[in-house]
Amino acid sequence: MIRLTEISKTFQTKKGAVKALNQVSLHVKKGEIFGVVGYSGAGKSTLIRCVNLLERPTEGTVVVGDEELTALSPQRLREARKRIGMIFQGFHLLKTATVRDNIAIPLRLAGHSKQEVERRVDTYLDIVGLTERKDAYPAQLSGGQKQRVAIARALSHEPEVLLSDEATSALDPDTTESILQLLLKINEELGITILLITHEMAVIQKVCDRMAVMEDGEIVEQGDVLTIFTEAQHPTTKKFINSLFPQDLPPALMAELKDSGPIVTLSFVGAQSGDPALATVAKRFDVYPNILSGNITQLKQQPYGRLMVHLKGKPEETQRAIRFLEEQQIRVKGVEYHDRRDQRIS
Ligand SMILES: Nc1ncnc2c1ncn2[C@@H]1O[C@H](COP(=O)(O)OP(=O)(O)OP(=O)(O)O)[C@@H](O)[C@H]1O
Repeated sequence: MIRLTEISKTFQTKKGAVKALNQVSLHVKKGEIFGVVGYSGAGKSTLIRCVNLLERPTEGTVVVGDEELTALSPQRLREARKRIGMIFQGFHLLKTATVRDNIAIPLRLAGHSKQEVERRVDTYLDIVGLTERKDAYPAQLSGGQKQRVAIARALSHEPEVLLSDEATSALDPDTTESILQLLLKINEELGITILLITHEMAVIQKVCDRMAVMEDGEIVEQGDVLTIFTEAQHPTTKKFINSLFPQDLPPALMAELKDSGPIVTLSFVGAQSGDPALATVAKRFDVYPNILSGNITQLKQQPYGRLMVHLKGKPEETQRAIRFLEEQQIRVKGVEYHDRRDQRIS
């Protein structure tokens, strides 16, 4: 649905050239929610703005649907952009217009008839749950409600693709959750393909099918969310995932525990749970498992859990216990630690 091929973007500034994107290739399939995560300055905004050519890449091609946007005339590009909606962190609403007019004015400017404008305003305000606030002005709305108006406005042009540029970054956790649920509903019920960028791994975890990690203008890793969660390769990806599973144990305690057996992380997916398997380990082997930290989190498709466990016992017994856990389809990894700051899972 969206295919970026080897796009680069260089900004010329007074201080010289800034390469914001370097040979980035990305394919977002029809009907999926694809998330791009990265720290500030990684190039995420530039990347998403290249999809509808708000920024024109210096090199490379952008295809949306079956059209190569980078090859279109200005007139055809204007037409093609109607099929790409966009929402922003800052909402971008007209302050002096009501909720209704924020949606209706762009529709009128696009040449739709009065009845069609009415129909679309009603339909999309209903979808975002704001029918009751039709006559309110943006200043009378909460942040979450403003974002809902912006979403209704984007949807009212009946796009095939929705681009979300940090749409939940200015919102509190509960409001973020409700906007993410709305994005899921839009994706499922209207079949709209969504590409979102965020600096929060929790956003990716909750709604995305596939994801990419950006750093210094490049994609350093991409794949389906579950595979990235279980098999992250790049250090930056690991950092993002570890942010969801804090494991800040004092190094002195880690060192002490290691003397009496390995510290491992157990990852499990779906209905599996680490707990019954650990109870079996305690019964079947001469090993005492002690859960040091843990968290189960809901990915879009299924739950995913990670426990950090100390397996107290003799090496032969702990090795047998680890083999048993692996036979239960639980991924077992040793924990590497150096000092408090870069204590990381290997
Ligand atoms: N219009 C511009 N002119 C010059 N440099 C720019 C411009 N836009 C972005 N950059 C630079 O390109 C790099 C990538 O910026 P970009 O905003 O795409 O990153 P980001 O990952 O979205 O970060 P943030 O979340 O902080 O916006 C940065 O070094 C930034 O300073």
